[in-house]
Amino acid sequence: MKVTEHIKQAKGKTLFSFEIVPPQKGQNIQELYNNIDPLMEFKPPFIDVTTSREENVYLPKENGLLEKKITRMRPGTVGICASLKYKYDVDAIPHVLCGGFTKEETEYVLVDCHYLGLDNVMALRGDARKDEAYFQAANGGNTYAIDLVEQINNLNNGKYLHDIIETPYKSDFCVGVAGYPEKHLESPSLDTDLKRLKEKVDAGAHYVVTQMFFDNQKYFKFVEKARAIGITVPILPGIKPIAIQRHMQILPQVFRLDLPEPLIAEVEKCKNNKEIRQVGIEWAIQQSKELIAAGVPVVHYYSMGKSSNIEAIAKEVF
Ligand SMILES: NC(=O)C1=CN([C@@H]2O[C@H](COP(=O)(O)OP(=O)(O)OC[C@H]3O[C@@H](n4cnc5c(N)ncnc54)[C@H](O)[C@@H]3O)[C@@H](O)[C@H]2O)C=CC1
Ligand SMILES: Nc1nc(=O)c2c([nH]1)NC[C@@H]1CN(c3ccc(C(=O)N[C@@H](CCC(=O)O)C(=O)O)cc3)CN21
Repeated sequence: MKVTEHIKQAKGKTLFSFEIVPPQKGQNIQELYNNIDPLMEFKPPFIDVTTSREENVYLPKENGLLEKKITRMRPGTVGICASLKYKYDVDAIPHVLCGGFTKEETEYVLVDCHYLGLDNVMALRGDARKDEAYFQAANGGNTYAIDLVEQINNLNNGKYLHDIIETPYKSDFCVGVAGYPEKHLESPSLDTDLKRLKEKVDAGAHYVVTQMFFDNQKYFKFVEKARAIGITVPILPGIKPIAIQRHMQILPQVFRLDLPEPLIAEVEKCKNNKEIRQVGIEWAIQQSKELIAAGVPVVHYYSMGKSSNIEAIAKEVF
């Protein structure tokens, strides 16, 4: 079922959802299920599965030097979605990226999703590759998320690439896009970024999931501004609990967001990562409670690995 239908059916009750990262290739998929199992008790109507970009690996050569190769270390997004759908009877949402894919390859991914009966896709540009200073589209690939939204919309209208095929057997994907309460790092201003978001919605996106934020006021103001410029689709808040000391530096650095002073003060009192993980849980519980009281349609958790903290949060708020 579509995310928008889940929201309608919930009749104002806030839903619980989360996203997971495919394991590194060669790892056991069971570990992923072990992390998902405890979260199913909170009845997520949908689970997102991220798509990771390709990265450099260095292979030893016979002469002792290293050879650089580029490979995708976490493939399997669509396969995992199919597996989750049939294993848990949940809607699984693949993240479809511009970066690293030609439009042809993207079309094949979308055709797979259509055949598998996946009703939703999240349309994202993707980050720059780790070895690149800025984002570059693949040769023959989509440049911005809006191009991808348009490609998906074309399939929804029965139009495939090159206009070779027009068919009455249309897909009907519900499309999610990303929004940034503290603006995207490459955007010159929040207002400009909001204009870009409006364009994505006008191009056919059905809902928005936000970048993580740690101060709810940022989200509330963002939604207000979005509504003021005519964005009417649901805007789902994304929450990531702080779990380790390194997050205090890496999250502002990677995602260009601010951490609130009281959160910093709480973390500074901690003696180890175990205590920091607990502070992260408590902060996320407070954030979630306030968001639910404000009537948000869904709280979406970024569970990028071990899920015990998401479980602890969900126990308190769902
Ligand atoms: N839910 C999720 O998984 C989320 C993922 N992300 C990640 O954030 C990254 C960025 O992706 P998106 O937001 O989908 O990209 P996007 O294509 O919507 O925007 C990327 C940047 O380009 C700018 N931009 C957009 N259209 C433009 C145009 N026509 N001319 C000039 N500038 C333009 C935007 O303002 C923004 O700074 C991705 O890596 C995505 O994976 C971010 C938030 C949430
Ligand atoms: N720009 C961007 N790219 C993404 O891929 C992305 C977003 N934003 N926002 C929404 C979700 C959330 N994502 C993530 C990805 C990684 C961590 C994270 O904490 N990763 C490491 C630390 C970072 C590192 O070592 O590079 C961790 O400790 O789990 C959190 C959320 C992925 N998604």
